[in-house]
Amino acid sequence: MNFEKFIRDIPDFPKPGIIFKDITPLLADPEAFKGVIDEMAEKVKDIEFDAILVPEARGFLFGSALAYKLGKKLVPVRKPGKLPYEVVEVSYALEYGEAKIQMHKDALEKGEKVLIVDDVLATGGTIKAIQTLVEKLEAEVSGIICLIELEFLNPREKLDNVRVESILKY
Ligand SMILES: O=P(O)(O)OC[C@H]1O[C@H](OP(=O)(O)OP(=O)(O)O)[C@H](O)[C@@H]1O
Ligand SMILES: Nc1ncnc2[nH]cnc12
Repeated sequence: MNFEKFIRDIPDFPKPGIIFKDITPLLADPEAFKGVIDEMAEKVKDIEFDAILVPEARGFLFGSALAYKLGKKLVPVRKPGKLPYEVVEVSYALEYGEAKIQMHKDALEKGEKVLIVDDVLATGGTIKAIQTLVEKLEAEVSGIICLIELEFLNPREKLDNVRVESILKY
């Protein structure tokens, strides 16, 4: 299935110079959304993992559907002040700013293997930050899957030693 026609480019959002990849047309098409989740499942079928980690907010959309489909544990990674229990935290740079993310301290067991699922892989800063959180809990990232990879930002340079899969590359 050609998913590209469901991604809308919005120039200068949220800042001048950024071309924002808007996934809402894809979410609005049940066949395309299901197609993406099925293709994600296919691409990760030979990766070993116990849990799916999802960054707020757009990662939740794809990762929770994939966790349901594959019957995996789901762990939300959230912006500060949202998680109610004790957290581990890390700061990072985004294509359009600075951010912090948190995860519950007891979200992962030592040695657990995780797959990170997100909509867009841009600079790789978010995923790299999640890798740091996972390592703080002595667990391990065994794979990453995103719907969209912005290859011109070279995200893979930040993410060596881990399998990275994406469905659409720009
Ligand atoms: O590879 P990076 O440069 O880190 O960029 C990718 C991240 O940026 C976006 O999230 P954002 O922080 O804008 O949050 P949102 O999902 O709440 O919109 C996107 O959903 C990814 O998580
Ligand atoms: N260009 C972009 N479009 C959508 N989400 C993003 N996250 C980081 N960069 C992005």
